[in-house]
Amino acid sequence: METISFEEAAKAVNGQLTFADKNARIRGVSTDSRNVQNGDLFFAIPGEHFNGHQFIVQAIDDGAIGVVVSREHTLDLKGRSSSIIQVANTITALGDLAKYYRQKLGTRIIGITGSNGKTTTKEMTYHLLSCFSPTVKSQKSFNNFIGVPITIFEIENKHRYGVLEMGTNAPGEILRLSEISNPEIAVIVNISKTHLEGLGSIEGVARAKGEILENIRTGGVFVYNIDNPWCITIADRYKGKSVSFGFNHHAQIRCTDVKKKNTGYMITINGYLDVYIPIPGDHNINNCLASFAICYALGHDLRDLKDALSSFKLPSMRMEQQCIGNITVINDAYNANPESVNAALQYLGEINTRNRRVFICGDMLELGKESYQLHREVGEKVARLNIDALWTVGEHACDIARAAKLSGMPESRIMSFKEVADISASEINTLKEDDTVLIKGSRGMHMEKIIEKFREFFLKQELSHNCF
Ligand SMILES: CC(=O)N[C@H]1[C@@H](OP(=O)(O)OP(=O)(O)OC[C@H]2O[C@@H](n3ccc(=O)[nH]c3=O)[C@H](O)[C@@H]2O)O[C@H](CO)[C@@H](O)[C@@H]1O[C@H](C)C(=O)N[C@@H](C)C(=O)N[C@H](CCC(=O)N[C@@H](CCC[C@@H](N)C(=O)O)C(=O)O)C(=O)O
Ligand SMILES: Nc1ncnc2c1ncn2[C@@H]1O[C@H](COP(=O)(O)OP(=O)(O)OP(=O)(O)O)[C@@H](O)[C@H]1O
Ligand SMILES: C[C@@H](N)C(=O)N[C@H](C)C(=O)O
Repeated sequence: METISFEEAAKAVNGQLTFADKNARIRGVSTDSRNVQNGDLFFAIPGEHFNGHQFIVQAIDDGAIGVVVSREHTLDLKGRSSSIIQVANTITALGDLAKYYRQKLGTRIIGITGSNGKTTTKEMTYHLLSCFSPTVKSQKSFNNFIGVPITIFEIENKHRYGVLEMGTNAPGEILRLSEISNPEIAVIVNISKTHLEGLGSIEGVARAKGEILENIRTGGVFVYNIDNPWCITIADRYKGKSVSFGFNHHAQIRCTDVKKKNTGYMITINGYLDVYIPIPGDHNINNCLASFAICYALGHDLRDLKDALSSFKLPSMRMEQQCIGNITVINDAYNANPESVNAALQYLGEINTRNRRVFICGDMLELGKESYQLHREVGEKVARLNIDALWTVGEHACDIARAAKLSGMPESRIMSFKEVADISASEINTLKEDDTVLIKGSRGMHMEKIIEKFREFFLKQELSHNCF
């Protein structure tokens, strides 16, 4: 972070400032006392498990030189000295300071939203842009009112690019995130039925994603998926410059050929550029096109990027393939919604495997009124594809099992569990040598815990074999 003064910060967040040291400058921002650095301004944030106000003293002891606190909080610094900025709402203040700080930077900001593939596209874009210039990216999937500001504070003037992920599960969130980050390139990777509980309907998802254009920089570029009808509707209304990507003939960044390779794909872009993507899943071609479209929108010659993705690795829990005992496990358990489950199922249905294809699926959360129907559709798809066994986990996923059975999948191939803990060794023992098992489910389902169970099971098996 470039240093800023306390006066600047207090003004930016509309806060009331009490000085400890008039000469001190803020050298970083933290919301977590567990990783405060010397010179940080600590924002006390209320959360799901704790309230950051409980950790103010710890933050000061660990190097924070100032704190941003809620006016409602009665402050007791237990004898410590610190500059204090009192505000109405600390999360709003965090965003306001990031907005102010962003405007001081010369960095070109890319804001990426969409229903699926934001993190992957962000990672790919970072991979490409860092070939040219110093670039900052959001950590993990830091994409909300806390994650986006934290990323912005990591940017310094030496960084030419900042690649920010923006997520939402309620109307108005992307609007605020785009206000804070004021992107020069605004990207919608795709629009599908996700977070319907807060966004209401697919129209609501489209409206929410479209909010990213409300605060695009003057002269900025909208990068969108031309294969997605909702993105086209948004692009049609947008009056500024745009760059489209996809398989559609009209795409400016168009995939003109795909060759499947053992470990990924060789794709051709615009008929002349052969790009190797060393990762599984057809959907990742889309994410790759999005990242190339971003580089094109920024004015780069795509020929310079030809080999850049050949060393790309997916973030964890996205199509993460591993051998455990005598089976292959694909961990795609970071999250789940109808579109990403479809993409994963498609992959499982087509994969080369020496034995069975097993799909283990947990609940798809936050789907609101459409949840029942959307889970049923997954079950129907499982029955249609070459899936040999289906395990479901959770009350909603049970509807996947029922629909698969009703659509003709033999009952003997289906098992349903209330929760991951209910999966025992006897069920794992039904897996056969060389089975390929794909694991998917919403974050709240923690489906990755099944992999631990697999590991324990095969380790025990190995130990017992060694005893004889
Ligand atoms: C608030 C926060 O940052 N929490 C992180 C923290 O959680 P923890 O369990 O410790 O407790 P609290 O959240 O209750 O803590 C409150 C504050 O107290 C601080 N604190 C706590 C303990 C302590 O000893 N000292 C402290 O100072 C604490 O730091 C808080 O400020 O730690 C967890 C483990 O590291 C984090 O997981 C947790 O992070 C939360 C989830 C978070 O929002 N983090 C952002 C940086 C972020 O961007 N996370 C993304 C995922 C975001 C997401 O889910 N996005 C949705 C769409 C957006 C929906 C939006 N409406 C929303 O609700 O977020 C999507 O679909 O993509 C990520 O982690 O990848
Ligand atoms: N373009 C895509 N279309 C459909 N599914 C996708 C696409 N890209 C990624 N996925 C699937 O979605 C899951 C999450 O991927 P990724 O983290 O890139 O998406 P995201 O939109 O960032 O998710 P989140 O909002 O939860 O951070 C992965 O399991 C992946 O297989
Ligand atoms: C984890 C969060 N980014 C997300 O995608 N949530 C949905 C509901 C999920 O986990 O499927």
